[in-house]
Amino acid sequence: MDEVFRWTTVLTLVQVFFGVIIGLYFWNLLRAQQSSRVALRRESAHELERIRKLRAISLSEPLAEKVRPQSFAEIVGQEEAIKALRAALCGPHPQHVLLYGPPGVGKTAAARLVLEEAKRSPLSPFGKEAKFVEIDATTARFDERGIADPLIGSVHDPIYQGAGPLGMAGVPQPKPGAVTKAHGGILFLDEIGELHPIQMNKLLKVLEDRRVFLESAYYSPDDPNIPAHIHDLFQNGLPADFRLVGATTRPPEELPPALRSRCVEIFFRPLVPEEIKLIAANALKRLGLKAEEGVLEVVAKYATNGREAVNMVQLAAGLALAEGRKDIRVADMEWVASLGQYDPRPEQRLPTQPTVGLAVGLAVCGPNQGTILEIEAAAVPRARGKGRLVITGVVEEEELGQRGRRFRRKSTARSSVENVLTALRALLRVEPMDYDLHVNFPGGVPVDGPSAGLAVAVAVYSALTGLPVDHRSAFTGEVSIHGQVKPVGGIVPKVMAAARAGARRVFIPRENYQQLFQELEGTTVIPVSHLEEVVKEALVAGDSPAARTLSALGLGL
Ligand SMILES: Nc1ncnc2c1ncn2[C@@H]1O[C@H](COP(=O)(O)OP(=O)(O)OP(=O)(O)O)[C@@H](O)[C@H]1O
Repeated sequence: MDEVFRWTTVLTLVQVFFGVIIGLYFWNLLRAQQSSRVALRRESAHELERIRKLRAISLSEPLAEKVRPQSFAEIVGQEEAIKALRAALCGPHPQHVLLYGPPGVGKTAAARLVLEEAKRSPLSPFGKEAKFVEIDATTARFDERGIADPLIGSVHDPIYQGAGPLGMAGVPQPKPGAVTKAHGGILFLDEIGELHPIQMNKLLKVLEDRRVFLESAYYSPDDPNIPAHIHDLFQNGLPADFRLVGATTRPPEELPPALRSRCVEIFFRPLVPEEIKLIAANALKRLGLKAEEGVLEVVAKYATNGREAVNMVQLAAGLALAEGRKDIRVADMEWVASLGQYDPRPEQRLPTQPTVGLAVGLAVCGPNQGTILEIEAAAVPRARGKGRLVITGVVEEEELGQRGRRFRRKSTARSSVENVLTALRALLRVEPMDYDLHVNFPGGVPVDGPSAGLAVAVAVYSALTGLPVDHRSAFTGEVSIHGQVKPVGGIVPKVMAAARAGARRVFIPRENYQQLFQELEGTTVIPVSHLEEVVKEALVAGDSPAARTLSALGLGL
């Protein structure tokens, strides 16, 4: 009995002993957890206080925000592009859009306003909650393993740090990218031309599917540990039904055809000095500042786009305010121009008087950007058939970019001049090879040979006849060897460049004529089909022997 009692006591003591040990262990564990929780809470409270203090500090609204256009009406000079943007996005069936144009002319400003405009339309499918998600293609980096992709989305696999309770349970977690965040709204992808080709392909797939399918080696459709919503996301994809608005400063041919064919293409044009002045004047008004006479002219002389105009105004405003003034002086703006090392905008000027062998051609020098281009010709009589043809100033080879592919294009200017000579030979009944002919393209602009044909023809014709070319006329068109005037590309920016430079008449191929040219003030656009129609009009009449010969040929001026 005693024996049994003794054993029972020993066992009880052992149990109590282990009970105390285990109890102490758990108590310590709890205490450790408790104290780490208290430490975390203390740390978090400290951090929250720091964040609150940071939030309490706020500077005044940046000037750039203050002057940013708040409505379409405040975007200067882009009425046509905005009309197209509205048509593409504010109707019952919004489309994907690509915005082309030089930097700082209002592409981003217009894109930011278009969703609000669309929401006001009763026909629009964009709901009240539709989001405008903005991302820059140059920063939308992704890594090849797909761990992080801010544009398309990625899967957070359980092996990665910070995978949380789901990660600890071995569950892969799909993380939405910008395409999903923009679901039901607009995804604005700035600098879309810089997007990596792999991401571009993924984006095209999303546009097609209107959802994103993500993959993970850790996902199994049969895994019972994976929660239902994650099965759903892997099997049905993350929603990504949005409208894309991509903006780029690249020309259309540098964007993938597969993207272009899915989008409406809209062109923003470069701003003219009068528009730059208006943007600067509006910015000054918003800032509540006055400007001395001549200030806006300085801005228009140096700023080539809206952003530069606004930046110049901001700095001049800062200078004036720092000196306690509410007015901006010409000297302030000139100081800003010299500090920012702005170059004066090259002036597009027509020749000042009719000149023999000098014609004004037109070229495209950027997306939706036209320029005038002087073409010179000189002719010196030579022994019969002994003349030589010299062509100078032509950029012989041009490198064209094509996303990863670059190729060189031989200038076609030389063959264009030769075509023109053949056409003139038939028309003039003179032999150009009886003259030493020199055709020069000053300025080193890459000349798209065929479209310069009409201006070359006029310059050479003038040089051969000695009759000056009307200096207020500009010419564009390809000339066939039979003297027909064929259509060319970029007609609208070319005509606009001529009008801006002050041309009174612009001769263009008949097939290129558009109704909108009738609205130009002070410039008449004349559609022509044959070289004969042009030479009759383009040369200034005179009583020279050449003029008399032309009269005899029935080409009298
Ligand atoms: N046409 C314009 N009318 C009024 N303000 C303009 C215009 N263009 C530019 N601005 C001013 O310049 C700022 C920058 O323009 P925005 O960002 O729209 O240019 P962007 O064409 O998108 O250029 P980027 O390709 O460099 O982004 C605007 O916030 C606005 O203050």
